[in-house]
Parts: sequence; structure tokens; C-alpha cells
Amino acid sequence: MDKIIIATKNAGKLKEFKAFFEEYDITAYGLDELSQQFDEIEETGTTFEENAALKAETMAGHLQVPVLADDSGLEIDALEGRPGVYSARYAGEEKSDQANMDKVLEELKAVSKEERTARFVCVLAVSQPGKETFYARGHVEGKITDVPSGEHGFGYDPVFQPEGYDKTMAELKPEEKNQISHRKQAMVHLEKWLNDQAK
Ligand SMILES: O=P(O)(O)OP(=O)(O)OP(=O)(O)OC[C@H]1O[C@@H](n2cnc3c(O)ncnc32)[C@H](O)[C@@H]1O
Ligand SMILES: [Mg+2]
Repeated sequence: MDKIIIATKNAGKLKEFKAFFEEYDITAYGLDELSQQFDEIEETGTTFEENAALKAETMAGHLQVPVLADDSGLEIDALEGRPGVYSARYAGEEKSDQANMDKVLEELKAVSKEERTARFVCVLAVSQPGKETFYARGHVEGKITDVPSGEHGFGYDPVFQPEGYDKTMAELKPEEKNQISHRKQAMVHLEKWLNDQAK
């Protein structure tokens, strides 16, 4: 396999997948790089697995090639797991990273440092025409900071401090984030699938 389609419109995610797949000499393409454009896939599921499968299977059906999709999000313990599967549109359908972070920080205003525990979760689904969908899950534990900090990454990275670090995910260099992230942890599981493809 020398190329794979990533069923995402998120430029931040795509950049990370391009870096991961480069290690396997595979070029990853996002939906905006295809010659044909498709309608946005509605994420009607209530779990990361359901939404990842929806995105991967819909696009694999259209394109008849292997497609990988990522459904991910931030689970905050003090908010009973929210924003979770609704992370992208937590503050509204316009999907603003800034508005999403503002909402989370506002909701955690009265929550102490010790109780600001959270995790990023990533579920990858690979759909291949005529085959069962393959799933891989990864997560990274951390804490929500009081204020956003850092310019790298995307989404909630400026307010997420991974366990064992005194920096936010957005203060880490992209290659540092890519060694510890939820997406990397899921990619480690996906490696087996990649090796099977190479056989
Ligand atoms: O569905 P696609 O097109 O892939 O793009 P999306 O941004 O809508 O992606 P999701 O539906 O999976 O929503 C995931 C949201 O969770 C957050 N998120 C996921 N991974 C993240 C990461 O590595 N760093 C920061 N925030 C992340 C961010 O707000 C994402 O928009
Ligand atoms: Mg989405």
C-alpha cells in the first residue's frame, strides 16, 4: 500500500496522520485533496467507534479503496466525560476551537487543580471494501489548565497538560505531541493492521 485516504476535514488531524504514515512510506490524503468532493458526513453516533465507522465506511463505499477515519475528543472527569463525542461542536455548530476552550474553562471555573483531570481519546476505524471494519483506540491522560497556552496543534491542545509534563500539548513541538498523543497510541495498535497489509 502506498497511499491511504483519511476521511477527515480537520487540517490539524491530517497533518499528524501525514507524519505518522510517512514512517511507513505511505502518503495520506485528506478529503479536501480528492478531485471529487463529497457532502459532509453527519456524525449521528453516540460513541467514538460509531462515528469513526460512519466516516470510514461511508467514504470507502464512495471511493472503493481503504479509508481510515478518526473520531476523537476530550473527556473531562468533572464534567462527567463531556465534551466527549461532541468535542468539535461543543460551543456550537460553527466548530470554533476558541469558543470550545472558553466554554470548558468557564464550566471548570470553580473546579480545583486536583479535580481538573481529563483525557484525550482517539478511535481509528479502517474500512476496506468487502471487509470488516478494523478499530484501534488510544488515549492520553492529563489535566485542564486555567488559561490557554501555546501555538502548536489544534482543538483543545492549549488547555490540555499531559501527565508528566509542565507544558500544554500546544507548547510541545509537533514531533513531541506525536510521540505521546491519543492518536499516536491508537496508531501503535493500527501498526499490526498495516503490517498485515504489507504481507
Ligand atoms: O470529523 P473530522 O472531519 O475528522 O474532524 P473533526 O474536527 O470534526 O473531528 P471529530 O469529529 O473527531 O472531533 C474531534 C474534536 O476533538 C478535539 N480533538 C481531537 N483530537 C485533538 C487533539 O489532538 N488535540 C486537540 N483537540 C483534539 C477537537 O476539538 C476536534 O475537533
Ligand atoms: Mg467531525
